[in-house]
Amino acid sequence: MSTHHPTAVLPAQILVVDDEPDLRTLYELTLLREGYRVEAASSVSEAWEHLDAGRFDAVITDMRLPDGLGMEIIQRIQKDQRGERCVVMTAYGSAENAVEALKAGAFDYLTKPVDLKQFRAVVASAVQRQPQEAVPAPRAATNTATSESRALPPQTSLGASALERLVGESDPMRLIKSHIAKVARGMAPVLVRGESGTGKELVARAVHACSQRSDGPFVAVNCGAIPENLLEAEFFGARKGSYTGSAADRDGYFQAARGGTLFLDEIGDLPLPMQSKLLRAIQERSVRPIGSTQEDTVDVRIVSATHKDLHAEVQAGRFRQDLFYRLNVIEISVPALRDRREDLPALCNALLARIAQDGGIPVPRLTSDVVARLADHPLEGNVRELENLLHRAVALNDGDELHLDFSGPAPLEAAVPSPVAAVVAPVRERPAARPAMPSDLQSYLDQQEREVLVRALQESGFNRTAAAARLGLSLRQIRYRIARLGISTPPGDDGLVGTLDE
Ligand SMILES: Nc1ncnc2c1ncn2[C@@H]1O[C@H](COP(=O)(O)OP(=O)(O)OP(=O)(O)O)[C@@H](O)[C@H]1O
Repeated sequence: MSTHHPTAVLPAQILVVDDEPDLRTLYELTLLREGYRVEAASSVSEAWEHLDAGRFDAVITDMRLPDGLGMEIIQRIQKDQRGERCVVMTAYGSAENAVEALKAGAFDYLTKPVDLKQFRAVVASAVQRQPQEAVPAPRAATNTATSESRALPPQTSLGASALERLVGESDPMRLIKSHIAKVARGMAPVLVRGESGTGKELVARAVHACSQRSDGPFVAVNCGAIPENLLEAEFFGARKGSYTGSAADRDGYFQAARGGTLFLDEIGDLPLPMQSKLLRAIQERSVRPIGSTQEDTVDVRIVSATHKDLHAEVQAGRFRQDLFYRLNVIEISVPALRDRREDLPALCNALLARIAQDGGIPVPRLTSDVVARLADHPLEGNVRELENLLHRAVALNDGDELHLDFSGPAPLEAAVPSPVAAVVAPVRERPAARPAMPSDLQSYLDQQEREVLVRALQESGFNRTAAAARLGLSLRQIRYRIARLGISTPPGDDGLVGTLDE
């Protein structure tokens, strides 16, 4: 099989650095068989001779070498702003080394003894070049990137528009955008931290869109919305008949995100037993669907998010330290809206434009008085609260002016019912029309839920925020349900979470 890069005339060029002759030969032969051009070195100094003489697409290096550490090669490649992507091979069980290498700028790592299937997959991913369609980098990225800018990947239009969707030109937002453009390059896990409603998911989407995986799926999972007994099947998939009601083989999120990004939202809500299983999946890069005897290799980049203080969760014994360490290789902290008030006018304009577009109405005029009143409001729910306030203001709009209504949360935000309550409520309201006893409770409940969701979506013009508010669900919960039930929404809606997106 030949794995030439589709846009390159020549196959990718790879430098292998390992002091063990047998292993070096094994790697060389494996790569040659894949169609790459390969050079090999047995030490740090020999590697530099090759690197001084030419450019490579990727460098695959062992960590321990006779005259130094593979890490030195990575660091120097970073320092010299060379384009080679580095993959480091670390001894089994030395998680620190892998994490350190990723932090130092390695593209990815492999654990020894190296599984050749994984080896081929990681190398294929490392030599894959950015989509060629380059457009000028967004202002924020160019303004703040200064010395980094040469090392930044060209922004694709997907990446640029994902960064643009992240409205805000305050210093912290600019920093975040330049950070996203930089970290998007590798495979290092990213943890996005920030209060609820600050835009963590938008950040995760931007990391995906700016990465060379942007052609692959973005699968978003709300770890807090999935019933505990379904977590394993949802994450890793299940074989037909492996548990009650599983009538066919089902892929899990890991399989669905193959070649793309798996976004684990509210990671702090994952129960401890599932944390162990997730850690294993990340370490082994493979998952075993329930009822299967076979492991599925996974090729996903993990971005997670939390509004919780995970350090404190670790201290309290509610979050595994080793998993935290694995997920938190790169941290992006999204500031609360109160710490970037200067973004308010731009955010209001962008949100009003979105609300108007969703509702098919002209964009209401934003007065400085409205912005000033919003700026005086605590906005503890951050951009999401701002969005809700503007939704209500648009609904109360009398044509000339936007009327702000700070009188309280949207009626249903206060009460978040259990998943079942939302489904059975309509049935309870009509006791006279008792339906026949269902022969398959799960499909019956799914059908009920689907009808309620579709109705709420239709009645809110397919605005999921509004539909969620009507049903007492969070946006996350409604997205999860929409994706789970495979409800399609019209183009223009910003996509289904749980399946692939954008
Ligand atoms: N910088 C921003 N520019 C434009 N819209 C934003 C921005 N930040 C957040 N939003 C909007 O605010 C809402 C909440 O954002 P998002 O879901 O990304 O927040 P979150 O931090 O992931 O929230 P949670 O912690 O509750 O999951 C979304 O509708 C999103 O589009």
